[in-house]
Parts: sequence; structure tokens; C-alpha cells
Amino acid sequence: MATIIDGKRISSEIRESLRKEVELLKSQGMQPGLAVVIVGEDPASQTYVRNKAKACEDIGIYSEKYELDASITQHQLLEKIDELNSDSRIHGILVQLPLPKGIDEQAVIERISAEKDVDGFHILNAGKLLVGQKGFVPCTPAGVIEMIRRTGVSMAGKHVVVIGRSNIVGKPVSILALQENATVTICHSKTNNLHEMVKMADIVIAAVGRPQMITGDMIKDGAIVIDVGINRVDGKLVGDVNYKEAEEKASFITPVPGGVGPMTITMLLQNTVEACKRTNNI
Ligand SMILES: NC(=O)C1=CN([C@@H]2O[C@H](COP(=O)(O)OP(=O)(O)OC[C@H]3O[C@@H](n4cnc5c(N)ncnc54)[C@H](OP(=O)(O)O)[C@@H]3O)[C@@H](O)[C@H]2O)C=CC1
Ligand SMILES: Nc1nc(=O)c2c([nH]1)NC[C@@H]1CN(c3ccc(C(=O)N[C@@H](CCC(=O)O)C(=O)O)cc3)C=[N+]21
Ligand SMILES: [Mg+2]
Repeated sequence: MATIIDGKRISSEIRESLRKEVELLKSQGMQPGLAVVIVGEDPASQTYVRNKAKACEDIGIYSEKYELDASITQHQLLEKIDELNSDSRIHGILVQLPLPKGIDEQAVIERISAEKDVDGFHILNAGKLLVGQKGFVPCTPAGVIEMIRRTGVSMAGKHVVVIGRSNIVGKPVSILALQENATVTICHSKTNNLHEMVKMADIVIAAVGRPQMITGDMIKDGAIVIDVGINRVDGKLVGDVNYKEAEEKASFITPVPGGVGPMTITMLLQNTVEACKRTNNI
């Protein structure tokens, strides 16, 4: 039986200390501000955006939400970003992905000033992460590493197997694990023998987007299992890991919901506070 890594509990601990930090900044006339931009009416995106706004309010971060019509042109979206780039109340800008077809996501991300890119998706922040310089680290990968850290198990020398190689989860979390001195294997849809790869892992990080594809027989006894997947099946949220099977084998495991999801939002809050501090040379 595995110990649960409780993302909600860890999140409330971190948010409590962020709340104090925000209070102090506000008392010095500096309130961190986040702008969230959402294009179109994807219901899942709207849930996340609502959660983000509520989380900001909870800890005293100023937030603005822009709900733009799906028919907006790329040019109009870029103009909105320019406006937010030069707004001194706004320290962090998040454009909810995915964007409607016809809009070049990378062009939009690149338009956000790197200093306000609290998602850590801008090419400058991606480059900084790769070479080990201080920038903004993507929120989900940062949350994953924080959860592993809190198990008390050092990643040094451990075999971390990541399933998924997206720019927002798989690749950056792999780089972070490497920085923690893990030996890292990255798997994807063209990987041969996924089963054998995962079976070798001391730490499994699943970021695939396929409900319960990581089954119990793929997990080595005593492994740490981090489930990034968010899949809606018959109206219920399930991860990429078959939780029931995996928890029989794992030493530590994250649940879905209540695992990586809340940590993602917490890291977004942390990056926004950090962006405000950097702007003010703190
Ligand atoms: N908890 C949170 O806060 C967050 C959760 N998520 C969730 O995490 C999951 C991954 O998200 P994201 O990285 O954006 O997803 P993407 O769809 O961008 O990437 C999925 C990756 O999984 C790989 N893959 C797909 N099928 C298989 C397979 N059968 N075997 C092995 N690898 C496979 C793909 O390989 P290839 O590159 O070859 O196509 C790709 O690299 C989703 O469920 C998403 O909802 C995402 C962001 C935040
Ligand atoms: N620019 C951008 N940045 C993102 O960080 C980003 C994005 N676009 N697009 C979509 C993905 C997905 N994502 C989640 C955030 C929180 C939860 C979360 O809070 N999940 C809760 C449950 C929420 C629910 O009930 O639906 C949980 O797992 O407990 C999930 C997923 C951020 N993403
Ligand atoms: Mg994606």
C-alpha cells in the first residue's frame, strides 16, 4: 500500500506562506497581478481559468480575466498581449492553451514579455531551463518536482521514466529531473517496449493524456508514481495511471484529482509573486 502524495495539502501549505508574502508586498505598495486570457468556450479550460482566478483571490493576488471570442484574429490577440505587457499592474500573463485553430500558439507565447511569462513557455525561459539559468519554470513540471521532493526520497542516481514529451510537461519535467541528478528516460508514442521501460523506473512520471494506460504490472515494487494526466471519462476525472493497481506496488503515489492539478495552480501563484518581486528588484 502506497503513501498518498496529497497535492491539495501541500498546495495549502505553500499557498499559506505565499499569502503572507503577498501581504508584506502589498504593505509596501506592491501587489502581484495576473492576467489570464482565454479564447473560445472550451468547458474544461473555463474550469481551470475559474480555479486560477479563485486561487489568486484567496492569497491576495490581483487578477484579471479576459474571455475572448473564438472568432478573434491572431492580430487582435497579439494586440491584447501588447496591452498587458505594458500594464504595470500585471506581472504575469497566462494565455490558456490550446488556442483555436488558425492561431499560431508559439507566436502568441513569444509575444508575451519573457518577464511576465509565468507559464514558463516562452522560448527564452525554455532556453534558460535547458542551460540551467534562472527564468520561469513551467508550473506543472515544477509542481511534480516539489511533490517528489516532499516524499523525502532523493532523486539523485534514481531512474526517472517520463511518459510524454510535450513542451509543457514531458520535456521540461525531464530537464528538471536531470538537474536533480536523476538518470532520465523519456518515452513517447514511438517508444518500443513501453512496458519494459516503465518497469525499470524508480520514479514514473505519466503525462500522456490516455486514461489509465499505465497499469499495475508496469510498476516496479516500491516505485514513486506521479500521475499528471487529467482525463474526463463518463463525467469523472481519471489520470493516466490505473490508480487501484499502481497503489498496490508503489511506495508513493499521487491521486487524480487532488494531485498534480492543484500543484500546477500553486506554482502559477508562486511564479506570479516571483515576477512581481523581480520587477521591483526584490
Ligand atoms: N495536472 C495538470 O496540471 C496538467 C495536466 N495535464 C494533462 O497531462 C496529460 C499530458 O498533457 P500534454 O503533455 O499537454 O499532452 P500532449 O498531448 O501534448 O502530449 C502527450 C504525449 O504523450 C505521448 N503519447 C501519446 N500516446 C502515447 C502512447 N500510447 N504511449 C506513449 N506515449 C504516448 C505523445 O507522444 P508523441 O510526442 O510521440 O505524440 C506525447 O509526447 C494530459 O492528460 C493533460 O490533460 C497537462 C497539463 C497540466
Ligand atoms: N497556458 C496554459 N497553462 C496551463 O497551465 C494549462 C493550460 N494552458 N491549458 C490546460 C492545462 C491543464 N492545466 C490544469 C490546471 C489545473 C488543474 C486542476 O486544478 N485540477 C484539479 C481538478 C479540477 C477539475 O475538477 O476539473 C485536480 O486535479 O485536482 C488541472 C489541469 C493547466 N494547463
Ligand atoms: Mg498539449
